[in-house]
Amino acid sequence: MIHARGLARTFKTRRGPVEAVSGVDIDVERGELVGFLGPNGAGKSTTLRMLTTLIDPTAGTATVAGHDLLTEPVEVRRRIGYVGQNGGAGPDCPVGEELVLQGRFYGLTAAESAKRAGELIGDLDLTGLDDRIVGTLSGGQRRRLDIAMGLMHLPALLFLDEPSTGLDPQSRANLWGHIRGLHAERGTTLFLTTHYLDEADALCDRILVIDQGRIVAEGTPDALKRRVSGDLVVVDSTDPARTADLAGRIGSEVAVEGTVVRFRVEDGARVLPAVLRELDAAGIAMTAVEVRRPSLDDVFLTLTGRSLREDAEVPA
Ligand SMILES: Nc1ncnc2c1ncn2[C@@H]1O[C@H](COP(=O)(O)OP(=O)(O)OP(=O)(O)O)[C@@H](O)[C@H]1O
Repeated sequence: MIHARGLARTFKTRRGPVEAVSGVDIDVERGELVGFLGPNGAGKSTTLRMLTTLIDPTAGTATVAGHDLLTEPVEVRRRIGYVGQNGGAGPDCPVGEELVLQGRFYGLTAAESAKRAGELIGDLDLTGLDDRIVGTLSGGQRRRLDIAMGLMHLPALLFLDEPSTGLDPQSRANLWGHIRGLHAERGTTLFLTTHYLDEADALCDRILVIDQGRIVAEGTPDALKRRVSGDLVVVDSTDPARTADLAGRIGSEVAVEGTVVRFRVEDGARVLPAVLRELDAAGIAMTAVEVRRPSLDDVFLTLTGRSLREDAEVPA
């Protein structure tokens, strides 16, 4: 569905060239749900805008939905949907009318367009909102309308740029359900950008991690997490110094913060009983013990030396 080689974009600015994307290779097969994860400014939107023909690459080649990005942009556009960060719907138009107009724009007849709008209104939980003015919708309803707009012409491939940014936790969870549904029921290939680790983890079959214009890792969420060796054991105890000594004997990367000691072990669940026994035998009282599987944030930290959370605004 997407095959890009060495795709790059440099912007000319008054302060000199900005290399937003420095030559990325991307392969997405039909039916995949792929996440493009990276901090603010990593180059996600620029890559998406190139793949959707909105801006030209300064180097590289790509085929998208079976057509060459550079020589057949109209064919590409016909076969893809794109939901940008600001959505495509005008604020003053009624919801139903906006969808029908979008369908007409893509060459559907009035009857086809109305039928399709009706189906999508149902699928995306917008029932009863046909006559509502777009500007009065809630954030979650608006994002679902944006996605419906992107699907009016039945694209085989849908690009979503930061689909849940700005939504409250409940609307995000609801949106994820709809995205999963589109993928499972319609078989739409989805390529979405996000800087939310939980979103990439919860939704995507496969993740490409981009940092400073380069892809730094690729794999399933689980495979990426396995790249960070070992689980994190967190022990809150009455004697952090002696706990840290013990941690140093059985694990690595020991860190002490107040009464909390953190360390890594190969297999947390296996090691935990021994840790508890030894602490008990040493007369150290524990107030809390936790074993954490590596998160995607640990992966990002291992790969880049920086936490993704530093850059991302995670909604409460
Ligand atoms: N039109 C432009 N002119 C100059 N620089 C740009 C332009 N568009 C993007 N950039 C720069 O290119 C880099 C990548 O930006 P891009 O928007 O692709 O990142 P992103 O990963 O999508 O970030 P965000 O999560 O904030 O949307 C940034 O340094 C950005 O400032």
